[in-house]
Amino acid sequence: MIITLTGLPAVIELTPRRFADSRGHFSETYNADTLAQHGITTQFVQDNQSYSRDIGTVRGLHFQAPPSAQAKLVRVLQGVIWDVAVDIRKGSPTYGQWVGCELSAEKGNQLFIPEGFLHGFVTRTADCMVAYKCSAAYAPATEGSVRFDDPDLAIDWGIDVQDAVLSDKDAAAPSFAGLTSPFTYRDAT
Ligand SMILES: Cc1cn([C@H]2C[C@H](O)[C@@H](COP(=O)(O)OP(=O)(O)O[C@H]3O[C@@H](C)C(=O)[C@@H](O)[C@H]3O)O2)c(=O)[nH]c1=O
Repeated sequence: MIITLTGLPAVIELTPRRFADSRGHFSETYNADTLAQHGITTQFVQDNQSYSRDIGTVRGLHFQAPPSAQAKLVRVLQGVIWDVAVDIRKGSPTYGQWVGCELSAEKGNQLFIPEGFLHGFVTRTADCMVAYKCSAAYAPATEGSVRFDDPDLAIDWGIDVQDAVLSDKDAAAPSFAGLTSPFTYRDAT
């Protein structure tokens, strides 16, 4: 397992070891003990998978509020994405800052995103399959979102944002300035 720190200390890139042989390769995509050795003791309770047909599809930026706040462990089964996390923990020294990480099926790398962060991604290839573990179950009443191309966040999505393929919900997401974050820095880490 290779651990790579990102620009936000709590967001971690993990690349599981791959064992290659004449058939292909093998890797452990999740091992609780291995993650715990690297300080990630999150218990995951739900696995999600999404398929996005078009390149330039954006899903996000999303969160669930406590008591259904979710940490996520994201990876790509097919294709390439730019995965983004935004710190929304009130009082955090990095509040409002974002980090992006390219995740691909080829590399098999993963991004760990703790509670207290917005999460979203854009597909960099067509026919993208993304899988992620969540530490709390889906609870639609607690869902919140922020507009992915909010000017205050100034996230570099690597696309012309006018051309992004969005759900109706994400197209109508509110601004970052209007967000009353349900997270505080001490709660999340
Ligand atoms: C997220 C989710 C959605 N759904 C349903 C609701 C809806 O009818 C359909 C599609 O939901 P959404 O449009 O919210 O899917 P999507 O836009 O892919 O939402 C996801 O985006 C990424 C970035 C995340 O981080 C996830 O936590 C989640 O918010 O699936 C579930 O049944 N369970 C779930 O856990």
